[in-house]
Amino acid sequence: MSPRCKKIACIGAGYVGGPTMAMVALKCPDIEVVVVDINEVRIKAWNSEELPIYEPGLDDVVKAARGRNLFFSSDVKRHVGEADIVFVSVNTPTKTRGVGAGKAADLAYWEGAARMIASVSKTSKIVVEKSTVPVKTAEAIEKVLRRNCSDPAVQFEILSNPEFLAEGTAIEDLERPDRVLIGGKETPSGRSAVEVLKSVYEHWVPAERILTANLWSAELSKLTANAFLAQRISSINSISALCEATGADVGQVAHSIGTDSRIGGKFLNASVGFGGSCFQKDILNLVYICETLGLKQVADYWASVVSINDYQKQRFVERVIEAMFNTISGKKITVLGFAFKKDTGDTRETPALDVCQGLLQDNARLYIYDPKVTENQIHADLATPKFEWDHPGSRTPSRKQDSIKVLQDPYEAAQDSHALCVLTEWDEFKKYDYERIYDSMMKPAFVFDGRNILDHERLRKIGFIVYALGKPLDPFIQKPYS
Ligand SMILES: NC(=O)c1ccc[n+]([C@@H]2O[C@H](COP(=O)([O-])OP(=O)(O)OC[C@H]3O[C@@H](n4cnc5c(N)ncnc54)[C@H](O)[C@@H]3O)[C@@H](O)[C@H]2O)c1
Ligand SMILES: O=c1ccn([C@@H]2O[C@H](COP(=O)(O)OP(=O)(O)O[C@H]3O[C@H](CO)[C@@H](O)[C@H](O)[C@H]3O)[C@@H](O)[C@H]2O)c(=O)[nH]1
Repeated sequence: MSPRCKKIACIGAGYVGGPTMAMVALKCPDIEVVVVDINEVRIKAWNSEELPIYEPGLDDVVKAARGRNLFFSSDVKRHVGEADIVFVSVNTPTKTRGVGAGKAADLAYWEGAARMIASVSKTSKIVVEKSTVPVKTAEAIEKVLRRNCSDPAVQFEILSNPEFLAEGTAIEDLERPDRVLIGGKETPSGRSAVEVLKSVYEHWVPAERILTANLWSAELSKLTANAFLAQRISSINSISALCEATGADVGQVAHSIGTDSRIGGKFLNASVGFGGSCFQKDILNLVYICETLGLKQVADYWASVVSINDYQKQRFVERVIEAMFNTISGKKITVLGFAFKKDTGDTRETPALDVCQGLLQDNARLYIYDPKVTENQIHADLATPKFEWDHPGSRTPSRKQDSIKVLQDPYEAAQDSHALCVLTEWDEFKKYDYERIYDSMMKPAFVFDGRNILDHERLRKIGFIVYALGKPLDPFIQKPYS
């Protein structure tokens, strides 16, 4: 094993592999970093002016290091064969069929990568789990690596180094992480591998922020971190329903509890539901692991976080229908925001998808505007069956439906519409000319703020009927008995 790392290969040039390795390359000019992927289109985009993902600050980091010590390549075998450290950052989606379908993680991409690493390795390597994986994956991967490498002199040391970046703030998170976690075996070679990886991060991360743990703790910490974060959102979202039923204001409740330093104020924004490629997938995976270990109560506890999230999206759709006199059939509804959160063009598991499907079921006509999501992406998402979205190659081709229009201009999207539904918290939505929008809409004109980002009092003064999640209900939409 090389005591110092000279070359890193990262398998998977996605939302994690691309930005993470760009930051490593920027901060470690003495290390050659090559990101490889089987998806040639993606690699081509990483080598172009138009990167395959939108992330604030990413362009600058890539431009500073690309061609110097950062490379993107589809010559997977060559670069993996030459590397001292191989990061594996492939997708670990939810299984769509067979045992554990709808819950368990599908490790086929991971295992494929491991077999390939074994087959091309002529020198010993540190193999790093960057993907989020079920606890104990390292054990299985080690067996695959050992049994598929023909050279007995080649040694593999497996480390778990889960990634905690959030989309939209990836560059900030990578540059100044709360912590970097490295899990390794408690053996001399395991400890020395941990030191090698630590030396990479020490180029820019303060030593006290680099935590080490055993392999299983590191793997489980990633699933637990996501479960805790998502649990906070489901907790405040459950309270938002109670607020609407009682006249309390969820913003005030969140602020009041968040000032308790034991609770803290982050991740308490009530919303139409959490989305993104990680939270639901990782909790379902946690639930599956608990079920297979016979921990039914633990599984049920975490499953409820996902149930509340589904309930919140459904509740929002029902509010829209109820408020609009119990029928949205044929009505034009403007959807502001389709990405799963602001500052990203990513739509994986976006709550907008379930809300739009719910509105379409009731025969609404949707006019969708998002500053970063393309028309093709929106049409493809609305045509893709649940859980298929994260399997490379299985994406349903974009198929336009007559009831869905995607607009490039929010004012055009709102023209002659009965209602606006805010589904992503993009900052630009706060700055629109709502007088102009109101004048162009059908009356009564409704706003359903699924992110609580607009100035509701101002909107009411303009004449809108406003529904805001977890806020006292507008008398116009209050049910007679509530
Ligand atoms: N997206 C996030 O914000 C985030 C954050 C932390 C952790 N994670 C985890 O990181 C992992 C990757 O997530 P992502 O969002 O980057 O996924 P992604 O789909 O954007 O990227 C994965 C890439 O791996 C490639 N790939 C799959 N099998 C391959 C193989 N055998 N050889 C070469 N390339 C291969 C795919 O073509 C794809 O481009 C997942 O386990 C995810 O849970 C994601
Ligand atoms: O108070 C809040 C905070 C977030 N959200 C929503 O929750 C989802 C997830 O947001 P966020 O966690 O900021 O983005 P992700 O990119 O999904 O990042 C999460 O998932 C990643 C993948 O595992 C982890 O690495 C990150 O640490 C973890 O925050 C989004 O739909 C947000 O709109 C809320 O509804 N209310």
